[in-house]
Amino acid sequence: MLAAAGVGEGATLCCALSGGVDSVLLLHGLAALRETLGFRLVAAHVHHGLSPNADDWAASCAGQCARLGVSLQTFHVAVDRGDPAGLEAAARRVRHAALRRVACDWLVFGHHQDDQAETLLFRLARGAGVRGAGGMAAVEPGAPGRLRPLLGVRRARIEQAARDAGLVWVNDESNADLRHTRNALRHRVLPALEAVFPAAVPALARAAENFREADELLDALAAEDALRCGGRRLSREALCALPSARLRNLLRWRMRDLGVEPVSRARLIETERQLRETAPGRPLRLPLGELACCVYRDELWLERALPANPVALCWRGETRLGWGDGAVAFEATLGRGLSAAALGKAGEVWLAPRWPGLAMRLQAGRPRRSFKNLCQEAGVPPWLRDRLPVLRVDGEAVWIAGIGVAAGWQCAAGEEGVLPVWQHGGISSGCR
Ligand SMILES: Nc1ncnc2c1ncn2[C@@H]1O[C@H](COP(=O)(O)OP(=O)(O)OP(=O)(O)O)[C@@H](O)[C@H]1O
Repeated sequence: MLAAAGVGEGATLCCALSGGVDSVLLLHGLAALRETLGFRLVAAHVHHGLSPNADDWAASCAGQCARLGVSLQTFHVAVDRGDPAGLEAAARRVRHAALRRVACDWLVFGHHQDDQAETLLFRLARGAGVRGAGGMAAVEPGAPGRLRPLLGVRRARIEQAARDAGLVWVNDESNADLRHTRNALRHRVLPALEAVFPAAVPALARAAENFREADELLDALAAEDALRCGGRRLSREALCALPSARLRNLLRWRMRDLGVEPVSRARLIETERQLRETAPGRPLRLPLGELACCVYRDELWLERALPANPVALCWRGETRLGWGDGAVAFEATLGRGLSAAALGKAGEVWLAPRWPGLAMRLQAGRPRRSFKNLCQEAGVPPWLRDRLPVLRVDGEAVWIAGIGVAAGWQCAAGEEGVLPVWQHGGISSGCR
């Protein structure tokens, strides 16, 4: 399995070592394979400080590693006992954050088939979608990647193998605490299920694999649908021509692509309703958790939710001023941007959001255009207009991000200039 995952000569594997039977057997198995497969083996233990026995577990891990000649890194972490997600989830979060800090190519975990069955039941009971029902993967590429070589093995077989090999391990007394949801599933629900379906655990693990395969197909379908609808910016019309399930699948896929967990089914259904029912041509900005679903002139895209509107700042020649979730940089140029000489003669210079009556002439001899007209011409969607930085010199607009420099302020060829550049992370309006 390790070779099939691409674990090659010279790779560094880190065994995530809790000190329990699964990861102790895993450690010994990996230690036995390291020479044949040519990888380097290290181990990491996370000391949560939650159990009175936590020091003993850390000491046991240190002893095992010393005997096998494996270097062990121990992380002392603080778990917030009042975490709203619960103690188990809080411990898991800090544990994974600590393990991600290990310098290695692969983190190797001792999860087994019974863990997989519990994970599947746990997620289904909480209304998982196809992705969640896929449970844990044996191989998760990444930096570092994750491996679970024991995922196909029953817990009882692992315990038997560890006893046969004369290994020693620690027992986490919290595993017996039925107040923890996962333990209640392990000790109450699964045994009840196995009394009716003796092969429930391997069957649930197979179901997870089936879901995982279905999830891959859904991803492939979403990628095809994205192309069909125009690529990065989707055509709202083409998107709305898709059947509901495919439209929502595509939006979920896009959310994950932006590193955000998809919103609830109810939220997606509501987004879809508004997309379908709003008159074509009307700009839309629909909340989607940490993101917003934006539609402007039939183009649809997802972007980070906007922070509070920026406020006016006095500019005294700084090379950079913070602006909303980004900044405006003032670059020294030759022949581009605003005339440095004209700016030098100015009284008060402000970086400001739009103000009532704001208008600007872009070309000499042409009429002044209202801010709204300028934005429409430049394709700036309405919700971005309050955020566009405007350089205001003695009450007059001389530069608007994404629109340009006012006539009379433009730098002549070869003349020293100042070019303001709006650097803005999540906003993808194409405004500079
Ligand atoms: N304190 C720890 N330090 C290092 N590794 C750990 C620790 N606890 C658990 N692990 C690793 O995680 C595997 C699974 O452990 P366990 O079943 O207790 O965690 P889980 O909460 O179900 O899983 P996960 O943390 O992946 O959600 C272990 O076999 C081990 O490899």
